[in-house]
Amino acid sequence: MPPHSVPPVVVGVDSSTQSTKAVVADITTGRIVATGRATHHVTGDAGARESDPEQWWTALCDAVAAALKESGLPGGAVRGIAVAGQQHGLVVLDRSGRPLRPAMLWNDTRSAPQAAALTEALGGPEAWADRTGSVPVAAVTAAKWRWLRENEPRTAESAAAVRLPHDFLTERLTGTAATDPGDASGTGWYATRTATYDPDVLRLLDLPAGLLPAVAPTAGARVGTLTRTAAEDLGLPEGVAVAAGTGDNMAAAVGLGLGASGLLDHPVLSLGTSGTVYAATRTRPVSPAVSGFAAADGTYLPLACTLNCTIAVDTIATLLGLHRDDTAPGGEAVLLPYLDGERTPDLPTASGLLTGLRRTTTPQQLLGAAYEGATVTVLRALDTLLSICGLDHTTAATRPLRLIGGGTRGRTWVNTVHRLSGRHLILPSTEEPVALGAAALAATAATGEDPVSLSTTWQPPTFRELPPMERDMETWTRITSVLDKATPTLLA
Ligand SMILES: Nc1ncnc2c1ncn2[C@@H]1O[C@H](COP(=O)(O)OP(=O)(O)O)[C@@H](O)[C@H]1O
Ligand SMILES: O=C(CO)[C@@H](O)[C@H](O)COP(=O)(O)O
Repeated sequence: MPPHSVPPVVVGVDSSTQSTKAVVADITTGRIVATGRATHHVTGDAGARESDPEQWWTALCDAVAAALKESGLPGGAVRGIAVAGQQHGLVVLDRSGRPLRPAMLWNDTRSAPQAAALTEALGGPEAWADRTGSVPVAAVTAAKWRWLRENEPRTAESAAAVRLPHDFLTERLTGTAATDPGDASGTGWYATRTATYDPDVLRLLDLPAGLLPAVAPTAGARVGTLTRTAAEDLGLPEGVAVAAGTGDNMAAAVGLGLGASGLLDHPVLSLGTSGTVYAATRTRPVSPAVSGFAAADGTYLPLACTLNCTIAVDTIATLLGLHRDDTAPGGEAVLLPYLDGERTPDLPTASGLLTGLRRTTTPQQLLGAAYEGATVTVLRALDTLLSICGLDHTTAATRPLRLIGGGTRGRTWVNTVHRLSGRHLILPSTEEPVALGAAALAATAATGEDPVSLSTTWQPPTFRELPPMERDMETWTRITSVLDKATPTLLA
């Protein structure tokens, strides 16, 4: 193909907990031309969850190479690249940019005592929410840094750089240390009130600001171009524009066009390793009950996240020897699948809880009860989030809920969310909203266009819609009342 007829494309990367996905998208229409995928590993037990950042880099290179190969396009067609990554992970590097230890991930709960101590040290939950937008929980990077300082002081002392997962990968691409406000707002040391690193928090953490990357003004800002080494590793030309990138949830919001005025306050539920609910707002969220994150584009992304979603339910299916869709509604059985502790509600040392068993209870009902327990947990967080955003239930109920993430491939997930929310559900046609959002950020870095307007014009058609239905309040009440009664035990 002669060079002038090669359509310009961008590459968007989603480096999330279990795998890396890359899309090659047409820079003008946002049409996904090809996708590539590579897995990476999470290790650890007893609250530990770690991954090797070098594996993320290898997976990124493999996923991009696979997507390019599928596209049939030469590397020279690529104009920009951006990475969206799992939030909160703590990456500590030596002077040459090599990881000093595996990254501690967002779902590593060993840092729960450090989170509680930090919350107290700076005036309690309200003070933290007012300052940084969020209250430290085990997930937050600040708690992980403090854990490292207390448990592996020599590693913390020798750290030459501290990064989030997506910053680490962006730096591998460009050689430049940069992050964005969205992912930075999940660290605990970035204040949404001032849109800067918070010097008081850094002092409290004994974390020198010089170890941190510069914060780009937006996730679509061009922070550099591909270095020669990165270009060789990826099979792309040197000089391709690289955007700051962002956290995976912020990128999905871009991919779904959420910052556009017509979609402000429209909620999203993501069914992945984590269950997340969020909505794009123009008002800075200040409530201890949600994570008041910054979005990719200067708006905000109040969010709540559960630790036990698709993997927890798949684990119960495996225990029962059932296929994940061989289920029935739980009946009297209630199963709270808090296998890895829980983040929302904040029960970091909780374990799974099963009650309401009868002689007649079937394995299919038990699996159905696990779906219901995970779904009610995340939907309850959604109700809280919407009321904090000033959307009473009546107004909120009229807004459709966008459902994304790997779980949407399973009919039981979709049916359970529909039955227990009663909401009008929209399943976007793109299977990769995070990578598509990253591609819009890449296009911004390459062209200077606004990523949200861009992704709004790129919008893929709706894949499937389910109309509102009567909410299954009987199941809802049974599960929430078990959760409320069990909370003191689950806290212990
Ligand atoms: N056909 C399916 N039915 C139900 N769940 C599925 C299906 N395919 C994948 N999943 C779920 O999707 C999850 C991965 O979702 P994904 O959003 O990619 O996760 P993450 O972003 O956390 O890496 C897996 O844990 C798996 O349980
Ligand atoms: O911690 C959060 C949000 O605050 C998680 O949503 C992570 O960002 C991981 O996402 P997935 O890998 O589950 O998509």
